[in-house]
Amino acid sequence: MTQTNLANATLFDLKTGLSKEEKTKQRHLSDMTKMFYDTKALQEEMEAGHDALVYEYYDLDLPKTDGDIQYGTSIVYPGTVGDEYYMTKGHYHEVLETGEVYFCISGEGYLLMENPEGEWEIEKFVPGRAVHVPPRYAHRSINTGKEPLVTFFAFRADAGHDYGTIEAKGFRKLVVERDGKPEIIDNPKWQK
Ligand SMILES: O=P(O)(O)OC[C@H]1O[C@](O)(CO)[C@@H](O)[C@@H]1O
Ligand SMILES: [Fe+2]
Repeated sequence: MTQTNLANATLFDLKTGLSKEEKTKQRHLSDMTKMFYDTKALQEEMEAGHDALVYEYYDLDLPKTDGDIQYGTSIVYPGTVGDEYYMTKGHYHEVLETGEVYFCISGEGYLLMENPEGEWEIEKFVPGRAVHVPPRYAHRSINTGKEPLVTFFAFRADAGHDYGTIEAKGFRKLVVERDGKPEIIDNPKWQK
C-alpha cells in the first residue's frame, strides 16, 4: 500500500495522554490568574513560587476549515487553588454554533457547560464515557480526582476559541472540594 502523506495519525499514550510526536500547549497557574475564584489562594501559590502546570493539550497543525476536524488529547492535572479544582480556562467557540465531543480516557472529573442565555449543564468524566458539547455551549474540563484527567476531543477545525466572555464573567457554577468531595456551587461573581 503506498504511504499517502494525507493521512494524519498521532499516537497518544493511554496512561499519560501525551504523544512523543507532537508538542503540547501548556497552561500554568500564571496563565489562569483571572480564572480561579479564590484570587488570594492563587496569589499565595504564586508568591510561594508554585507556578504549577495546571493542564496541557494538543492544538495540532491542521487546516482550520469548516470541513476539517481538530482533535487531540487534553490532560488536566490533579490539584486545587484554595478549594477549587484544577480546570481548563473554558471557552465559547468563535463560530458559536459548533459543538465538540470529548472522550474520557482516564481519571475523573466533570465537563461544565453553559450557553449565552445562562443555561448550564454538567457531565461526569469517567473512563470510557463520551460527552457531547452542544453548539452554543462554552465548556471547561475539571479534574476532581487524584490522577491526571485525560480526555480525547474533536471539534470543527475552524471553530476557534473565544475566552473573553468566560474571562469576564466566569462560569455560573464552580466545582469545589468540600469535606473531601466535589460540590457544585454558584459562582458568587457570576451575573447574567
Ligand atoms: O482552550 P481551553 O479552555 O484552555 O481548553 C484547552 C483546550 O481544550 C480543548 O477545548 C479541547 O477541545 C481545546 O480546544 C482547548 O484549547
Ligand atoms: Fe472547544
